[in-house]
Amino acid sequence: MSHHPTRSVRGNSAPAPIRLDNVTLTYQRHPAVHHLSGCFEPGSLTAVIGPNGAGKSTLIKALAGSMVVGEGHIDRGGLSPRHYGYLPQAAEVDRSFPLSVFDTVAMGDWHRLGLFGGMKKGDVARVLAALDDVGLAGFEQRRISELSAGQFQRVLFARLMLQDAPVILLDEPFNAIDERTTQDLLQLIQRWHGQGRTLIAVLHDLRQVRRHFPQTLLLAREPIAWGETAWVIDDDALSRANMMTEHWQENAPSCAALAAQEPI
Ligand SMILES: Nc1ncnc2c1ncn2[C@@H]1O[C@H](COP(=O)(O)OP(=O)(O)OP(=O)(O)O)[C@@H](O)[C@H]1O
Repeated sequence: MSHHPTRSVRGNSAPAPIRLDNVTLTYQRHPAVHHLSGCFEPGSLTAVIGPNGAGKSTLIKALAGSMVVGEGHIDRGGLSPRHYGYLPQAAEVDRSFPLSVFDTVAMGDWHRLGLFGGMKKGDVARVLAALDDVGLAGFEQRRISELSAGQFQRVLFARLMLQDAPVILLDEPFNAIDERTTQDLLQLIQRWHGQGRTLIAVLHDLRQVRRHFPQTLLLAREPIAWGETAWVIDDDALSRANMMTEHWQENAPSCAALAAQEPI
């Protein structure tokens, strides 16, 4: 049996909600995300916001499957983590590798091509079309180490297009990115949303969130609010979120440790 994903789950819309049931995520037993329950509807477009250290990246990593869920459960709506497209924070991406723009984008499709599979004419055309879509036609042979931050982010978005995932996770995609690139990539996000994909993005610019993201999860280690953006982003919720992280306990015990101490 082939381990390659089938077309039915690769492209297009997400089949079912992503459900989080009392999810707690810890580093060395210290919780970074605490008791998070809720659901990302298929085809929804959600911003994850909150103060520094609120656990936003940690949540995205857990959804992407690159972090173990300590307590609680994530139901990925019938998909496995490899069907999730994941764009980590720029600081976590190593681009000192001597890779070309073309190869970097083509790597988005490695599940289908296989690591040593040859590319057919149609595969090459898909890479070129994705590069054209992100405004980088003609950049195919450039080394990724030679690109500006904005150009490199466009390359990573083109790679996500090749991956054709029904769920896309973006961790601060516009951090240190110029305005023109941000606007172009926001348009791509809208297009992916229109195609029925589920999108979850960590963002800091609240104006951007209000304009482009219908749903918002406000996180401060614990969920403060999750729902329609206009309802979530209000002054009261934001100041509660700030207070939560001001009272941050770096050495707070994990839930399991607390439960073990409680008398029955
Ligand atoms: N690899 C790690 N090992 C130990 N602790 C970590 C690790 N990564 C993050 N943390 C801690 O977990 C908490 C949540 O971090 P996380 O990066 O998820 O927050 P964030 O909301 O994405 O913050 P920011 O907006 O600053 O990027 C922080 O207290 C952080 O110090």
